[in-house]
Amino acid sequence: MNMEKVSVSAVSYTNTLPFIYGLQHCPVISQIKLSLDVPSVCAQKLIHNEVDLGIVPVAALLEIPQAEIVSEYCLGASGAVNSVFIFSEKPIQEITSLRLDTQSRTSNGLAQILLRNYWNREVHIVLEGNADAYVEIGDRTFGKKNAHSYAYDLSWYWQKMTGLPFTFAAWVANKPLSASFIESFNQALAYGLAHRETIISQLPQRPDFDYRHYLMENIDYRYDERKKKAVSEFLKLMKTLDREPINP
Ligand SMILES: C=C(O[C@@H]1C=C(C(=O)O)C=C[C@H]1O)C(=O)O
Repeated sequence: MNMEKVSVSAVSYTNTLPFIYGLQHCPVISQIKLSLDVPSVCAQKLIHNEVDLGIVPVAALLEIPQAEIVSEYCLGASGAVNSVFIFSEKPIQEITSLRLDTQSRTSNGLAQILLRNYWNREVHIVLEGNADAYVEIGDRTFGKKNAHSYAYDLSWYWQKMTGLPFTFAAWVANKPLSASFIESFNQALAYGLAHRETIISQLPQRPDFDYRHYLMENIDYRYDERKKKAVSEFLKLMKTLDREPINP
């Protein structure tokens, strides 16, 4: 049978390796066409219908027509995530400007939400150039925590503010997909998560970053009721920001 493949955009960071491993080692691989993209591009591809399914920054959910979360797995954190920061040489109470990360959607929004609602600060937001502090996500942050005077782990502060875990990205389809495909897809994701130790053993050793702790503890992959609540609280707060965080 010659069936159209489902095109899938997945995040190109280490945190998504377990999902990619699962997809590549399970039968569903024959039904998909996989591309790896930075999160802001995953969002653009889903919004513009260039793919059918993707792990998408939750901040982009409102812009995707017919968005449907199709998995019980996500990229989340219960407390510190250790790869989403505001880095600064000044304490957050003294910054007057913040540069966003063009690879991010969710964390750019989260940073602005925390500044306003947790730190009670109104700061100038820039997309490029100099600023007192900057948002950075993904592998580029690994080992940088001690290179700056201040490093604010954003999901840790979100938990302090709301008591909730956080969901950075979820598996979203922009059109109805068959129930049997969704089942096979989720089985593959579960397979990958169950093989995290294999993935970790293939990663390089580095003195300044603990991959095991990151993939086993920091990233919390379950998309459960509390993470769903986090998404609805987050989207509510996103709507109160007076500007779109970023649209690359
Ligand atoms: C925890 C992370 O979550 C990411 C952050 C995202 C965002 O800010 O839009 C989107 C997807 C995730 O890859 C990370 O990549 O460090």
